[in-house]
Amino acid sequence: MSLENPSTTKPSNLFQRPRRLRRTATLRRMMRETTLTVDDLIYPMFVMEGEGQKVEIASMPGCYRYSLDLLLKEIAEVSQLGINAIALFPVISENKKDNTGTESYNPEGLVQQTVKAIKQAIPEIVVITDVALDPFTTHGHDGLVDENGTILNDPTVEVLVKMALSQAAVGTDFVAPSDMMDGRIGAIRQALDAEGYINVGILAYSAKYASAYYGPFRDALDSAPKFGDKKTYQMDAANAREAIKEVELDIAEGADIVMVKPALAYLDIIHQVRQATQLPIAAYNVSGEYAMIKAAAQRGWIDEKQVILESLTSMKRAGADLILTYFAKEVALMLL
Ligand SMILES: NCc1[nH]cc(CCC(=O)O)c1CC(=O)O
Ligand SMILES: [Mg+2]
Repeated sequence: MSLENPSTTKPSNLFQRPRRLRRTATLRRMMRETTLTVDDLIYPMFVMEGEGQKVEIASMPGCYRYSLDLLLKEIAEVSQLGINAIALFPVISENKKDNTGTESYNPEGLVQQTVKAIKQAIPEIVVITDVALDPFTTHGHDGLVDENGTILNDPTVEVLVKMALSQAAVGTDFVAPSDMMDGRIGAIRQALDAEGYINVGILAYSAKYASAYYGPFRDALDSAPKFGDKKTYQMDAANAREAIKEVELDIAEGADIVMVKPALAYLDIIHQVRQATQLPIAAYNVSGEYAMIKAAAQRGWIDEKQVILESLTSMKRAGADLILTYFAKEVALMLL
């Protein structure tokens, strides 16, 4: 066999040549097993108090906290691009925070007012509201805390139920408990049904890990825990079987959609959850995953668009049906 003169190379008797199917762009499109479409995307957005405010989040370039007036404009644009759903997170001013997160179920609170306004202005967009106390508590934890610093489960669930009901009352489409207290899906489902909100869905953050990838999000909300960490309620990164257990419990309690979070470091979990349920699976491409791609792209170290598409495609391939991603708007533009 001569490398200098390939034409003299004797053909081998390879009957299977996978490269045949990769020869042209058309063939590659035909053979593609996984597709990413704008229908898969859920856009997380941050709302703040005030008017005329659009404040970039330092560790999430290209992501902003919007006051309601500008948020509505942005959502109208996002909807025009074909994005079906947004996940809403509030930035709560310090003077509204307390130890027990009472502002979270204020019928005239920031989230409640925002949902009302969105439903009036852009009724076709699916609104998903976060159910967790961390944006509302002075200590930054997702639950009530006792004098020893223990995060209390059942008393927290009672507050989460009030919060979910207050969101249902203003017309949210899905409540999305992101707190990881035990039993909150069942308690919320029962309360929603009892109050007649049978069509309000639950997107359960079922397998949510205690992850360092949430750092930029906590900057965005100014919600980093003031003491300790979230390891007594969010999951240990080392565990996979436990994720299936958490998913099974949430399904039994009434979840409509289950979530794995974060996404990129947990593709194996998405894949295993796919085998375990017929429900739709959402993957959360979290703030740290976003920040890493943005930072490398800003330095010219990676091809940003290709890396985004490759990352999100891997989540679909692993088994996710829906992806919460701060890249949603950019991706919608790419897929146009
Ligand atoms: N209930 C808190 C919450 N809801 C969504 C995120 C993270 C989202 C992201 O990093 O993009 C977090 C952070 C946390 O658990 O501390
Ligand atoms: Mg659970």
